[in-house]
Amino acid sequence: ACSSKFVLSQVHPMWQEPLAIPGGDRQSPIDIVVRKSIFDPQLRPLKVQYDPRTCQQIWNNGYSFLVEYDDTTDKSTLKGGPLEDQFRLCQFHFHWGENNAWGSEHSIDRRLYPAELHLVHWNSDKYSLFEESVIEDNGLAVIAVFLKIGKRHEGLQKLVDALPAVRHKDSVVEFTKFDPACLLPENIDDYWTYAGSLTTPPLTEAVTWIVMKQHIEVSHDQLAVFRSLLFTSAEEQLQRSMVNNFRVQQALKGRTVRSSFT
Ligand SMILES: Oc1ccc(S)c(O)c1
Ligand SMILES: [Zn+2]
Repeated sequence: ACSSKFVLSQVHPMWQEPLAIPGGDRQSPIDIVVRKSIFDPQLRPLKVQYDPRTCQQIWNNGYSFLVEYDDTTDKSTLKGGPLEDQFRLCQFHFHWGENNAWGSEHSIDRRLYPAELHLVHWNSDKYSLFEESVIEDNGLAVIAVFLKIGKRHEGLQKLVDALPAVRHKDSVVEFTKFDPACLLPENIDDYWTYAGSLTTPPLTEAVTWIVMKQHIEVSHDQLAVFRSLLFTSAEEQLQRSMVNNFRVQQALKGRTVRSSFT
């Protein structure tokens, strides 16, 4: 698993920004202004190869719930697109709101979605562990997919049914044979890409973001189960609903957002 060993050095309450942010000139998330993005014909199609047998567990880490994959071999990989190297899938998680009006971290021309999926991969050509890659500027590649309220997502339901078992922070449940490719939109050739950061601590500027143009649909009831999770552990007196676990948007600071499509 790529993040259970990854102890956050300074755990700040998620939504109170830490004082010192590493570098600070390529932070995430951002608003993507479509008319200012630059078409790059050299961007290649993404090559996604996920093996459902590498799926291991779901962990409520107090920020989101992570579906964690065995990243000790190159069985579930991402390459192509803007990437020079091969990246290994280590986990995916989501960010969502308390209602359907907001919840995503990125926005497209200021349009927010009710939730956003992040598929997190680390550069296994250059580094040997997730923990090493998370502090390097070419260490991570994250595919972001927007969620829209609509028809029920059949593939997501197996995950939704497992969530009550990880209601509290620090709970873990075995979760196997889940193919994350079912959460990708049909078209993964149209995306925006830019250099950014993690949106949760340690906020390191290690991420090549790949933001899908096409969203996926989930039902209102499926997203409602996300909101039944808690930020707090079972022992805590005051239980707090896990909602609005998105970071405030950050300044572009002169960065270019490229598009793979015109
Ligand atoms: O490893 C990661 C953790 C959290 C987030 S938001 C990432 O994009 C990567
Ligand atoms: Zn995220």
